[in-house]
Amino acid sequence: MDRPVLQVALDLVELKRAVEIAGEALEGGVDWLEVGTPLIKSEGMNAVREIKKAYGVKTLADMKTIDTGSVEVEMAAKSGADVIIILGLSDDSTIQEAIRAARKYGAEVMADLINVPDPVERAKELEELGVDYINVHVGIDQQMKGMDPLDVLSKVVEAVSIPVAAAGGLDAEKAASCVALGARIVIVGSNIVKSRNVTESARRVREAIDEAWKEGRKVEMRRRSLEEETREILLKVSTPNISDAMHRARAMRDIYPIVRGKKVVGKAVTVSTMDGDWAKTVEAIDVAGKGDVIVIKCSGDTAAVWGELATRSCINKGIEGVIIDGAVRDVDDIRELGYPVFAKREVPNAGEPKGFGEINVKIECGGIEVKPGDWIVADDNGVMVIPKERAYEIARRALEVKKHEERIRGEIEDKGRTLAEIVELYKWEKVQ
Ligand SMILES: O=C([C@H](O)CO)[C@H](O)[C@H](O)COP(=O)(O)O
Repeated sequence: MDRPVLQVALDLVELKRAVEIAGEALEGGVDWLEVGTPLIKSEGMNAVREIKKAYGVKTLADMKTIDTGSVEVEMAAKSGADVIIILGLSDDSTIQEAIRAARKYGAEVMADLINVPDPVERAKELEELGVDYINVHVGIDQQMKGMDPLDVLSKVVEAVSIPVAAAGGLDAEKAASCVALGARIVIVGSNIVKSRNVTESARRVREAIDEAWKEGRKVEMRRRSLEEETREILLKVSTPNISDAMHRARAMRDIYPIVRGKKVVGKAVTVSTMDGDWAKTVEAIDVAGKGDVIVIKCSGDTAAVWGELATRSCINKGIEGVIIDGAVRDVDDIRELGYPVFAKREVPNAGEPKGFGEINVKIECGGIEVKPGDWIVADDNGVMVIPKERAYEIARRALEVKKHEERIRGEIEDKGRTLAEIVELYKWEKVQ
């Protein structure tokens, strides 16, 4: 049996970069080149032509066809595609038409199971209809919600006898697990094409899948909880990454780090209190646990609701940091302790502990709504709030932003290019 195929999905929008990245990926041991859907949408069939012409290796066109199977397969095959990817969700007649056209032009058809309600049953039907490959695929937006192709892969592999591909957020480790579960083709997009060193990233996947194939490795399916994964990812990304991932959302207004160079990641314990009334803010330290962030909204900022002793108590409890839409004092001590406190104002005077206000209610801090349990990420750029319902998704999207920037940073530093050149800025300006 041949070793598993490594296919790179060129999910970019600039053709020149895609051609260059394809070359780097081939050097790292990639076998097949997939012209990704975003590239096809931005550059049309010319992208298929150029990629095929540049390298001559097996080229796939990810058309994601849902209708007019014959027309779309014909245009991709005539442009040089050896395999055309169509949607398994399509009507059977579309699949049959696609297969007829593929046979006529000497191409093959891969059916993508993205969004198919019963992947195992549909895979059997697609095999019966005559497709050449099945692709167990979790789309990029679905990955952001925590879906994983590994969840259903082995069942599909057992159900059909044609080669099964796996795609959707694969890195070297997951790609190896896919091979161990019976995938014959491993499709990797962002973890190769967005990395700073494409050749090296491709090589890592190549080695991992070859090793899994040789060893007939058993897969360990332990998955961390979404909360564990969310924290781990948020520790890797910056607040600018998060803002971009949230469609350029704003950080809290007028809240600044008292101690620079610190990063805070954790779930909010909220406090609503009056200007200078430090009773609830200090009580919140007993409510909060390890890994939480205390977020305080004061009615004013003329007297401090926070200081050195409260800070020391937080350190004892493993609380990640404190965000105050109000005033803080003892800032010299807090700086010495190196504890991340973010606040609106620094003052020497404290207020009185009167006990007005509440803990763990919805507040507005720095002009942004914060609910108990929302995720807070703060660094020198500012304080971002991530609604708890979308925390994992936004963390994953922020990681994609970071990866994308890493690749661009590499092109600026290593190849001496400018940002405008790399992202073809003028071409993407809005048409008036
Ligand atoms: O098909 C894909 C997606 O729908 C965008 O067009 C990707 O090529 C596929 O998911 C592989 O990319 P990664 O998930 O980034 O590895």
